[in-house]
Amino acid sequence: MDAILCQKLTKKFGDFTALDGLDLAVEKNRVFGFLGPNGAGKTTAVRMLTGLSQPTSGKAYVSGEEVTPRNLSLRSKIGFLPDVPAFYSWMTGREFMLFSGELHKLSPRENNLRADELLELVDLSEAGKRRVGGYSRGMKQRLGIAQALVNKPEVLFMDEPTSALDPMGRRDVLNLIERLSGDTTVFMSTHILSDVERVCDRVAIINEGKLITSASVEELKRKYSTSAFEIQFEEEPTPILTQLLKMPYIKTAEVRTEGEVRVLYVQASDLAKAKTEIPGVIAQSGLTLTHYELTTPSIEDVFIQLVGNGAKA
Ligand SMILES: Nc1ncnc2c1ncn2[C@@H]1O[C@H](COP(=O)(O)OP(=O)(O)OP(=O)(O)O)[C@@H](O)[C@H]1O
Repeated sequence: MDAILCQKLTKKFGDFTALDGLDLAVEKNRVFGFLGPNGAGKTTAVRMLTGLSQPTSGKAYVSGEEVTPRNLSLRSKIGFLPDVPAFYSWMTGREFMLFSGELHKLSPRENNLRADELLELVDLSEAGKRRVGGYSRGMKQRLGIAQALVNKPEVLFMDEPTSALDPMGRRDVLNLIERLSGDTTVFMSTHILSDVERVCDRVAIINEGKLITSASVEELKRKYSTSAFEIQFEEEPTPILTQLLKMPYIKTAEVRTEGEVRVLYVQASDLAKAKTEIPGVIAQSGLTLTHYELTTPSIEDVFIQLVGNGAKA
């Protein structure tokens, strides 16, 4: 059974379709990235999947439960970290955990154990004694994750879990998400491509409310992105362009200015041929080579190709 299943899930606001017939299946215990630029419909989808908003049409199932705002057994199976989690700043982190456990009707003994266990998991055991009002954004986000895990959810939804964090805060949250994978299904919406590359097994890309593709990160990279050569010379690289563009397997060759440096970017459809033949062309050109690198494709290449440069968040 899939952890999450969406069938033609649609949300309209008046005449505007924010999510348009989303079909999606998410396997159990994976970290699934829901990727799209600003306004793509990510929050709209997450709100419906967590029962916070009603679909205009279509259906969704999470852990086998049909998603409806009134389905209480759905509530017991999911955890949710909203994009801007709200806390009572006068409570200590531990008090906030206990309060969340009470809402889920944990017994006092169970609640205390769970609070300590989760505060340790998110590295807030010591800070848990202090008031949330004094926490950094990263600490609040980790507390938000601990809170979302209080009921041992089968599926944890996170809406943009790292977008407001500094690099250290992001690293800590991503490490935490990695630790959860295997035991919990994690569905995270994000527009940060490197986060997807770092922690997600599979990814769905949406744009303007429509699903563009859903596949494993590796599959997407294989299918949509090509490796590129980055080449630099002591001299102006333009003379070599014509030579390169004559080769049938060269897809693009262009010179970009990066600060003081002129870099030649070459994309090839036949990587093996390009690897053996480009060095020959360089040697014949008489230019002085200073840098030659084969860059590996990234999810960013895929995203830009599928969603377009303009939509890059
Ligand atoms: N309550 C609402 N009424 C009208 N339009 C809405 C409402 N909520 C969202 N929208 C619109 O639906 C579209 C999708 O919004 P949504 O918040 O789901 O995008 P998102 O992918 O989460 O973007 P972001 O990364 O900016 O949060 C946007 O154009 C937004 O303006």
